[in-house]
Amino acid sequence: MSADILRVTGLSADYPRRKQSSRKDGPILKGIDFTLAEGQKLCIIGPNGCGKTTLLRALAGILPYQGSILLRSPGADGGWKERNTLTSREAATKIGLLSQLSQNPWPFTVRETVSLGRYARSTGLFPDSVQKKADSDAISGSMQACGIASISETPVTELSGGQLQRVFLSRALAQEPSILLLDEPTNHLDLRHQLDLLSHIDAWSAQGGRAVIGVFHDLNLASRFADAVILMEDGRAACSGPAKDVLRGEEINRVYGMDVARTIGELLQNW
Ligand SMILES: Nc1ncnc2c1ncn2[C@@H]1O[C@H](COP(=O)(O)OP(=O)(O)OP(=O)(O)O)[C@@H](O)[C@H]1O
Repeated sequence: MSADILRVTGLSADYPRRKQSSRKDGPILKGIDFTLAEGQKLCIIGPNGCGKTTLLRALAGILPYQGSILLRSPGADGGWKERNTLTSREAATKIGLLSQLSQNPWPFTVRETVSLGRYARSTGLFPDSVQKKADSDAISGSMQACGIASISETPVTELSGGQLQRVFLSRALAQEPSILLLDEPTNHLDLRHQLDLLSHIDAWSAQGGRAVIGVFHDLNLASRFADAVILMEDGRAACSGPAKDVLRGEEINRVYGMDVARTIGELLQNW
């Protein structure tokens, strides 16, 4: 059994500017508990608006939270640190986030954009000028792994959605976090690149001291990606456990309001 690297207890979170009238049913996240072990790939699934992205944002430190997010931190404070006590640099060495694709207004090249992932580990404002070997190795390695080495000098404003998604994944990997948060990482990717990305994440997470949490809408990809699943409903975990148990269980049919396995089977039969 692998050691835990993340322990989440009673996690609740909300958007500070959410209208008071929308808050009558409580915060968006309503007391989530889970642990993440080294090497684990945990998938978050659930219908639109159930709070998947909000959960990733709370873990990434973009949202204030109640409850506890403990990150393994060997040698310090008994080996665990509360997420909101870390400096942003410390946090960035522990957690990397690939968010849903957003426009990047800055016409940096692909390599410069990936280099930004090294910010927390460097001493300069923009690491290109002060890159050490560890930085350039991490940048080149992650660009290679994401299949973007050949476009390293292209401005990111000239890329397709799928290319840009791979650049942002490469930036998150160059950061070398112990926990990688992926928000619908296969969006914009063609089938070949979807499978390449999942294989790459498999290899990345198997390298000791690392784990991944991914949000997926495509339940086929979720089952390819995950060894554990949390099924969310209205800000809570409706159920969680080994991927096969949750994806093939009864609760998923209730939450999605359909026979999920039969629907996927019927869709595949159309091939
Ligand atoms: N910036 C925001 N301010 C206020 N409310 C928000 C904000 N972002 C999301 N919400 C609300 O939080 C709830 C959960 O949204 P979230 O994006 O976490 O859901 P999700 O499960 O990721 O949805 P989807 O599957 O559609 O991506 C929704 O009711 C949404 O309206």
